[in-house]
Amino acid sequence: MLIFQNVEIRYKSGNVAVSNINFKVDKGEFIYIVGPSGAGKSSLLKAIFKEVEPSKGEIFLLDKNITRVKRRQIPYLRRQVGVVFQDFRLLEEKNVYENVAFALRVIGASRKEIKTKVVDVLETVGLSKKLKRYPNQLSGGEQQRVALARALVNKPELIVCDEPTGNLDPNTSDEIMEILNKINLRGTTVIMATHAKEIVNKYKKRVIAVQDGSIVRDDIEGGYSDVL
Ligand SMILES: Nc1ncnc2c1ncn2[C@@H]1O[C@H](COP(=O)(O)OP(=O)(O)OP(=O)(O)O)[C@@H](O)[C@H]1O
Repeated sequence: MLIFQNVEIRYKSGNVAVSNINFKVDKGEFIYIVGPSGAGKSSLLKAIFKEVEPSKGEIFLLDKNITRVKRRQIPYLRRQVGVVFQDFRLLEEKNVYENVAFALRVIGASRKEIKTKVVDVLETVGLSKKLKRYPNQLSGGEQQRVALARALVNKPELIVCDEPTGNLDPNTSDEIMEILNKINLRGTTVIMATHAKEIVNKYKKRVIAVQDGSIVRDDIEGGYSDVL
């Protein structure tokens, strides 16, 4: 469902974040991208939802070469990929329901469809009782669950998470991992960049390790290697 072929990402500054990146992700996989700060993890993820463009190589998502996608098609592509960040990025002036509904409103869903889908996804992340709360009335873990709900409400094939537990304590991180596992078991592919050694070693998945802009390891059910 996702293929990186000889991908290089060079920023305008001339900085080459990653080069010669090759990997393939099958539908339904759960993959960690690990590596030290500055290794290129975020850059790889950003290329999937086209926040950055590869300077070399090709990326295929769901059989489509997204390196060739026109700018006006990007919003459509982004509907197929849910994205979650370390810092939640919720709309502070909107409540939980509205934060999630917003993702559907912008694509013109009907009020009825929005209600059904938002209620359903908030149930999945365990926030059915907090629909009217504003982000500043929620814990960090709850805010991240809202962000997850927002990323999932369009039922994307793939969810990309950049350090989703980076601002959370271990127990709350476990709750987020349980949700990610649950949605993965339902068929959504998950790619997650993380520094969290405990998580990578506890919930064993495929691990792609990146160092200095290159893939140095790609292990099925790998742990967090001591060299990273
Ligand atoms: N917008 C940018 N312009 C120039 N260089 C950038 C930009 N964004 C990232 N870089 C550089 O690209 C390299 C990879 O950065 P990236 O953010 O992808 O690493 P990372 O592994 O996600 O790091 P971290 O774990 O700290 O988030 C670094 O050298 C970084 O300084």
